[in-house]
Amino acid sequence: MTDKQAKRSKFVVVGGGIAGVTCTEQFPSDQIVLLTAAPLIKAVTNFKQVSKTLEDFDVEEQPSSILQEKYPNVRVIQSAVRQLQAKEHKVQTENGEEFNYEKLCICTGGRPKLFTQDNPYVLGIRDTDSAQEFQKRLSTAKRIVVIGNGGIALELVYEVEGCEVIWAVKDKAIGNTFFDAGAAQFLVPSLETDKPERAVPCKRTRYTTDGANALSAPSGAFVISDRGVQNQALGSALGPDWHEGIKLKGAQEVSHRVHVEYQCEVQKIYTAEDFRLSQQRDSQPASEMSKVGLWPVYIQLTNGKTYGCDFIVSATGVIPNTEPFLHGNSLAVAVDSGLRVDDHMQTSEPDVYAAGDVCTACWEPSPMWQQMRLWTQARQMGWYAARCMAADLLQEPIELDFCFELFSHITKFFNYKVVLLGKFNAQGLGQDHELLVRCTKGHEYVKVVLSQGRMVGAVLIGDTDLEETFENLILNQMDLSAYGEELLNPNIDIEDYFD
Ligand SMILES: Cc1cc2nc3c(=O)[nH]c(=O)nc-3n(C[C@H](O)[C@H](O)[C@H](O)COP(=O)(O)OP(=O)(O)OC[C@H]3O[C@@H](n4cnc5c(N)ncnc54)[C@H](O)[C@@H]3O)c2cc1C
Ligand SMILES: NC(=O)C1=CN([C@@H]2O[C@H](COP(=O)(O)OP(=O)(O)OC[C@H]3O[C@@H](n4cnc5c(N)ncnc54)[C@H](OP(=O)(O)O)[C@@H]3O)[C@@H](O)[C@H]2O)C=CC1
Repeated sequence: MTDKQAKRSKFVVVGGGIAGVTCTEQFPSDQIVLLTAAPLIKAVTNFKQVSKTLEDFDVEEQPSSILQEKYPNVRVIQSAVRQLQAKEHKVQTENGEEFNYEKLCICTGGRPKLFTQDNPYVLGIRDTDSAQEFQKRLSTAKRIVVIGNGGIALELVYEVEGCEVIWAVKDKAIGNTFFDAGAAQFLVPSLETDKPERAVPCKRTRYTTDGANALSAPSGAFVISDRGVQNQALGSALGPDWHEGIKLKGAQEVSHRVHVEYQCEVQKIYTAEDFRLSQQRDSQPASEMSKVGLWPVYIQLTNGKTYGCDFIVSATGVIPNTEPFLHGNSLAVAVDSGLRVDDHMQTSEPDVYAAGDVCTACWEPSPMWQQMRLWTQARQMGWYAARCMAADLLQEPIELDFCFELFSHITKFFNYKVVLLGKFNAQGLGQDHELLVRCTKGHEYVKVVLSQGRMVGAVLIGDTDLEETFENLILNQMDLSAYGEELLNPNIDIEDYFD
């Protein structure tokens, strides 16, 4: 293809997830092209600024036509980017089109970082298709094994019903990416009781990629099939209520049946036949959990235990989708494989920006902020990247946005509202901190992290109503030494106290 045929656009954004769509929406008066591999895009709806930094919103999967109707200056091309030629300011797509840009933003998200590749019994969950495959396999399953101790594992073990779940975690407590052992202890009983009936079913419109919109299988993604994890069209990551629209029910008549194996990892995975042979060779009697012939796959853990199961979920994190962009360019990559970005969301290539799960924030962060690959940060980064692209084009100064001052995240685990603020797990503080905890079983768990008498982080589980006050205390760095444990005294209305 010659340069003549290349289309010109001031701004080009790659990726139709939250980061890419939010970035695109910020240019209401410029021609902008959004290139995306998946037929559906992800848009933020019902955005609410809950407090200075806490935000709450819904995420809707939509056909790209909705975005184009709302923003007539936006052109969405459904085709994966195949190559970036940063020096020439040009991207090529799988369908053979070329686009010249003045400023480019890469928002290609991530994919599951599976603990093993190419095993048809090991699934990752990322997008709608992989979630549907999981649901299909679960519907006939009697036992599954979940590996990993972060967000997806926490959601799955609680949501799955009608199927025994063996949950293998590396740590001494559950949920290590979000909680400490105290919070884990507060949450564990929820796994041992039946789930409450869901009060309000999810009413959000859901679109499918069946029929006319069928995936055109460009590059780069995980979809699970009988032949294992396949490289296929990559959809955007799922979000907060992804499990509400689908029935996560196995083949048995039980609510929860979760067994946690602590402090262990995966030693080996056997097919049914390999396992039978290994048992014969070692002439070992199989335990009740690993009866030969009962299961299609067997997993041996580093604690010596072996479980037979229908399939295994690898909920072991995310790896950024940098693939088509690195070749032939000088894009610096961080240790976690994300594209390194500075405080203007700019990569090491001029005029190339990145936002969301694909990037790694490499500026000197505020003492209360850290990157986590979350929906909120994808939105904030996409929004801020757009502002930086526009300001840089006009050579106008721009300051790092306030949202990067304080880490804040609202979510739900085990049907409890969860708010995380600042250095909620005393990240990077070493011994230089003290913790205050208030816990009422089944009701709330409140943990405050103090450093030199000042609040630097908090974990709030349940309807504590403390988020705004604590956010202010973290932001204003007031010396709280004089208050001691009174800070969490339930008989004091702390809101009035600090007004
Ligand atoms: C199961 C699950 C539950 C989650 N729950 C929560 C939650 O409760 N709260 C929360 O804050 N976060 C949650 N997350 C994390 C959150 O979904 C992600 O952090 C966020 O969606 C990342 O957005 P993104 O736009 O950076 O990437 P993505 O959503 O992954 O979007 C990437 C986009 O890039 C496109 N793309 C990829 N490669 C190419 C290419 N070569 N060319 C063109 N387009 C390409 C894809 O099609 C896609 O549209 C969850 C994630 C998962 C998997
Ligand atoms: N409600 C929410 O906010 C939710 C957010 N998410 C987000 O979606 C993304 C994907 O979720 P998820 O996959 O759970 O990723 P997370 O990063 O949340 O957690 C990954 C977990 O897997 C562990 N792990 C990594 N490698 C191995 C291995 N080889 N063997 C055993 N354990 C391993 C990690 O331990 P270690 O940390 O020690 O490496 C960590 O406990 C994340 O960005 C997450 O934040 C997902 C669901 C819900």
